[in-house]
Amino acid sequence: MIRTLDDLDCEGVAVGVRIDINSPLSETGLADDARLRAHVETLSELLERGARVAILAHQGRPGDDDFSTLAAHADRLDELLSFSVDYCDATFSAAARERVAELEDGEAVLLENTRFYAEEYMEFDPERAADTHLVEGLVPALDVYVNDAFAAAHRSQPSLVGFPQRLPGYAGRVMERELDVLAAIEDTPQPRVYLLGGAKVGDSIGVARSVLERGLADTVLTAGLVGNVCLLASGAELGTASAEFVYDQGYWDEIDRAGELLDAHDELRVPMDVAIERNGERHEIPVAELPQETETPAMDVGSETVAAYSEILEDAGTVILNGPAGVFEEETFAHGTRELYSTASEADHSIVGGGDTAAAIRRLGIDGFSHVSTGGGASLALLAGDSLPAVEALDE
Ligand SMILES: Nc1ncnc2c1ncn2[C@@H]1O[C@H](COP(=O)(O)OP(=O)(O)OP(=O)(O)O)[C@@H](O)[C@H]1O
Ligand SMILES: O=C(O)[C@H](O)COP(=O)(O)O
Repeated sequence: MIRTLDDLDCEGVAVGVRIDINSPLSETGLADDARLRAHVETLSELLERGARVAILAHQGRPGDDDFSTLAAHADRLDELLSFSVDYCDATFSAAARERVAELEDGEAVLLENTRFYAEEYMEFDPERAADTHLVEGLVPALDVYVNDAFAAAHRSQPSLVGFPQRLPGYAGRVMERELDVLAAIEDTPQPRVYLLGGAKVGDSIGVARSVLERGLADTVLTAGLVGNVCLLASGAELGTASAEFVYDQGYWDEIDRAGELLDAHDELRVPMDVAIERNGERHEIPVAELPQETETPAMDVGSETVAAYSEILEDAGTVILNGPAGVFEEETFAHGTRELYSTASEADHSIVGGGDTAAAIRRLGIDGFSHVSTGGGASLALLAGDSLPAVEALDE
């Protein structure tokens, strides 16, 4: 059983809250604050109820351009919440413990990027994670631990799985809601249609396999790069540029995996036409008519595919979307994503997973979905039937 904030007596309690505010950055700071907004509910509730809140989070991966301090995140949280959120440039040192000890009831501090500390970027089993410097260092300053970082719950890192070994653990409101929706897919109305696009081919083929083998999906529609790989697996000649792109990304193993799935499951569909760039313009071609030599890869699904997929989406009881249908960042190739997502948003029950997917619907101004997940890898793992280490660690 996983305890939630309903089970927590907050008044005067020092709460360590793990959130996921890993966000795209711009030169001036945060390029998107959607993930910060998602945690406002949990943080506000804790503060309103008189907790003293130490917030833990990561940003980027060591060596990447977006591996940065959390100073800008603290400023933005301070603006978003009607409570003060301070920033502390330490994570688990004496300075961090002192800053947490100074908190008054109803005050919060965002501690520094947990991944500035090497052990946090490693995966441990929970018992071992509980012995890491981060957890050892902070536990004396905290009374309880709340995990609201659903989007990072597929990682078995110390700040996600170690604390609940040493402190009473609770799920925050984001975590609770995500699990309520995504772990209960099998109870949603049928026909259940999955639209899998985007560029995470291995993960998406894994989801397709899992939902088809478990009988969860009535239809799996493929689009984006995932669709291109499935087309190649079906024996289609996609043209040299698309094939090279797929091979350059290292997805050749996925072609075999997709081929096995296509052989075994008629419910798995591939695009009938695609859009490529020709003389700077969008050009749609039926897959069967694609020339062998192409200069640009397939960047979107074509109108024939949109029409056929839309009919299936219109009849769906539940639609689960992960990954855009094309390179939606370029207006010329946003057509498939815009059309298919708009149709999907009208289903009785519609669930969107994936960071880029959520960005796509915001950018294209499509709303009306039943649930937009904060998670990318975490929602894919859950949809594929895998358990999430950080969730297991909260389970008593
Ligand atoms: N045909 C295509 N060829 C190349 N890239 C494509 C194609 N279709 C979509 N994409 C790219 O896929 C990317 C998004 O895919 P991804 O699988 O990462 O989505 P996501 O799961 O929502 O993201 P996140 O990793 O943030 O959770 C976009 O940047 C888009 O341009
Ligand atoms: O953005 C995400 O998917 C999560 O914050 C996890 O980040 P990671 O993939 O760098 O572990």
